[in-house]
Amino acid sequence: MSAALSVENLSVVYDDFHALQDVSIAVASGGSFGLVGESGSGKSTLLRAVAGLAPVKGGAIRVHDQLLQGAKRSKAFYRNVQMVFQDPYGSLHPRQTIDRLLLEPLAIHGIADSEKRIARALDEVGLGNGFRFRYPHQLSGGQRQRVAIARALIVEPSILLLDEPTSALDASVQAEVLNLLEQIRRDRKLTFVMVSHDLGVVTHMCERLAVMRNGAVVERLTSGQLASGDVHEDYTRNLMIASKGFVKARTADFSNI
Ligand SMILES: Nc1ncnc2c1ncn2[C@@H]1O[C@H](COP(=O)(O)OP(=O)(O)OP(=O)(O)O)[C@@H](O)[C@H]1O
Repeated sequence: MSAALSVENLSVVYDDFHALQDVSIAVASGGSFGLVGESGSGKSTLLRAVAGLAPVKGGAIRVHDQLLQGAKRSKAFYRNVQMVFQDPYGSLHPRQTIDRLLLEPLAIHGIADSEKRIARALDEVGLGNGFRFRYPHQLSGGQRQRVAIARALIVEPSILLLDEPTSALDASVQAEVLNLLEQIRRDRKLTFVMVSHDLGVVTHMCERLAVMRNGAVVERLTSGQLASGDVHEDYTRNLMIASKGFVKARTADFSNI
């Protein structure tokens, strides 16, 4: 399978601080890739660099074999690569109805058929048309994150960058949203790159993962290796011990996470 996303020897520097140094990852088309590591290890920076939101100092990023230079991104790129953030409050304008919030990306990309697309997007994330004229504050946290997902999907991307998409949600709501994301990935044959501090979530959602520390990748694993404890780095073992969700996932049926 060809790579949907490949990052080669990427470096990101904020002022004098090296947030990423020589990071390389490859994500197969239709694959799901997880980024784990302690706080500050550079997980979000890597997603943001792919999205053109971080100061890239060196290395290469390719999306479907197309080389992205610096922070310049075409409109087609933004349609193809969408990001979902941890906090839907921050990404959904509080004074806009759900209808407006879903219309905006369609308008930006000049996509017609908005009525049909908005109805389909709301349906796909498990929210009916009744939500169209509500405001974000009239929704629960899980419903808001469903809107953020609908907003990303409505322009029909091929890659979703997910930055802790469920960590602000209660455990039961988190499970619903993760299952929804997984179903959408399969139905739409999407490629996922997901950041999570919860190794249980990553094991459940991702086939492969990179373990990050101090802006570098220190270990690459399949989720099977992680689940069976087949890891080489003490650092990774410590992350396993620190991640409550992971302990839960290893002792529970993954379909119930
Ligand atoms: N805009 C910025 N300006 C300066 N430094 C930054 C900026 N964004 C991130 N950093 C620094 O880069 C490092 C990596 O941050 P990043 O957010 O990528 O870590 P993370 O692994 O996603 O952490 P967390 O799990 O806490 O979100 C941190 O030391 C952070 O302070």
